Amino acid sequence: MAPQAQTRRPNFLVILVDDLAWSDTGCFGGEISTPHIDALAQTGLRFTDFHASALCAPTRSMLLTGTDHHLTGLGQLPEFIARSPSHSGKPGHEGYLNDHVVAFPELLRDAGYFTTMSGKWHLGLDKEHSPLVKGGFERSFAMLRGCCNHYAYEPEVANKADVPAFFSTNTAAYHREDEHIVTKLPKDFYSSDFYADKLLEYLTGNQESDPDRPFFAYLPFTAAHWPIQAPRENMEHYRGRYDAGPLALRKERIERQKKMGLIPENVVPHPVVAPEVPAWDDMTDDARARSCRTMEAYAGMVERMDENVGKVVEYLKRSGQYEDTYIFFLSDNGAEGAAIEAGPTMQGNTLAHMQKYYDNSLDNIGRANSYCWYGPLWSQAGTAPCRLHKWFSTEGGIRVPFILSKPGLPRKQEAGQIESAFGTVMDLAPTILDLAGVPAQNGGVFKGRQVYPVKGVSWKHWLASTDGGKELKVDEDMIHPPDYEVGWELMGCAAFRKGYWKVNWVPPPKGPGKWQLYDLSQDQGETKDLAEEMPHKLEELVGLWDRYAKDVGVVGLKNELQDYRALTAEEISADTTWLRFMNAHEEPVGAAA
Ligand SMILES: O=[N+]([O-])c1ccc(OS(=O)(=O)O)cc1
Repeated sequence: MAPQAQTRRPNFLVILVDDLAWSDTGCFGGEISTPHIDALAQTGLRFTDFHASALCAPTRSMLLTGTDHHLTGLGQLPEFIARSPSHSGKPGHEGYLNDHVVAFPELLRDAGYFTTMSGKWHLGLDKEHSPLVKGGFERSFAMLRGCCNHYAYEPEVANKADVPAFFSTNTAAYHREDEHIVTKLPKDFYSSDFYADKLLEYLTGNQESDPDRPFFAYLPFTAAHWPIQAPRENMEHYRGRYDAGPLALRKERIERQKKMGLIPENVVPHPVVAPEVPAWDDMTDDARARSCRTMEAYAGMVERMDENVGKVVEYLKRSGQYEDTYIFFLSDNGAEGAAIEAGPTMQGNTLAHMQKYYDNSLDNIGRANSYCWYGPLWSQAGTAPCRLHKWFSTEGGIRVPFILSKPGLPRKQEAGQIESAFGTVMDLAPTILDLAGVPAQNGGVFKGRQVYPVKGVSWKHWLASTDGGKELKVDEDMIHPPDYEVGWELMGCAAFRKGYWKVNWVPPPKGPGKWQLYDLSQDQGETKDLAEEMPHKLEELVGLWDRYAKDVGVVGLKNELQDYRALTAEEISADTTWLRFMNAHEEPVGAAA
């Protein structure tokens, strides 16, 4: 008798976008042209209550391990751990994936999957913390730091010691391919194009060598992180589109989201909070023009990223792998609202360095030798109706666009189905492992080391269920139970959610520096503080946050922001952690791209 054909195990593609706003893409109410992401939403499910952490590396660590970032080693951004005396050396604040967690691609690799990534890593600079060693990725091309110039451009500076720390860590395109530091990138390098092409090279290699081997692919774009840079042809599509300014864009997007059924008709949007920048109407014409041009470049950057999503999906279709591939699409945190010019990292000679070596004149914005960010006004057009943006554990910082796409999902009953079920980035690891039929490492000893249990939950059962595309009710067929509890803490901000109840701590100047209470089922904008009206509820949730903070090892909180400071030159040379971020090419030369 012929052996029974084994059911083919599914493939997985996780597309993570850096600092993408909630409402940038067409399918989430944006005006930016994103037909390929919109097509994923049409073939899958779009989520309106999906959450990450308020910052990049912490979210990435949660995604790959399924647990809270204070346990993974990314209790704080690596760059800030190095500068914060109260965080450095504390458990869970190593600045890389520590030994107490398992990145799930390693489990997939051990179970026979081809595992590969191309794009931003930000979970450790050294070989021992690399995607190959710590991430379980068989093939990887990894941008190691938090960001870099998207064209890999670096100005000629006579004396490297004159380069301010901010630029040393945030410009050099510092990559590792498998175990080797990359010393050469192609002349026409542009981040999104290159990362997608590299991923296709790895996937094609796998297909050619073993067509039946399933894959897990991770594509963490560095778009649309600052410096905001985009090819002219994409940027030109938005010429003049943003001249009415960020407040007009905000209104426009809110209206579109309502029409699309993404937010309730009666939602009360949180007001824009941006005390660190001048009001739009008070800005000079020149400053407004450059701000609008930066938003044009940002839109071009998102559009180009979408084209690359299209390229990867097209490859999957062409090679006959698309039907078997679960595609996850999400952002790592809320839109980037930092007015970086007002931040402590800009102290000293940083702004002067920028003026000397970069050209942020109107017609140069978006090019390789420009260095721009779009600030808290445009970002709050992107996060509306929610409160604030990246860095904050209010909904604007942690609610992210999320799409799960695969042809033939039982759960999906209608085109472009919108799901209001709550989920978090910690759910991806258990869900993907479950769908692959590979057991999660839920605590216990893994390869000789004690590891933390997974906090997220698998969606497998929920995805297989059908509810006719109905709106989920609070107590009906949710992924998580209605009183599910999750905590957040980063950068002096904190939050705890139990079902739709949420408490927030936002320090001054953007918040009151005391706990506030919200009912998210009625108030997505977090506008009506119920703390005084419902003291018992407040006390319950604050108590739960205290327990969470103790359980996961939160360091600091209320004075945390004051703890960060610019390092002196002497401290920089004495601090080896910070030095590692500074020194772009400290390792011997390896493979060149
Ligand atoms: O201060 N830094 O060096 C810094 C801050 C934020 C940042 O962006 S993130 O996406 O990595 O959070 C990168 C670098």
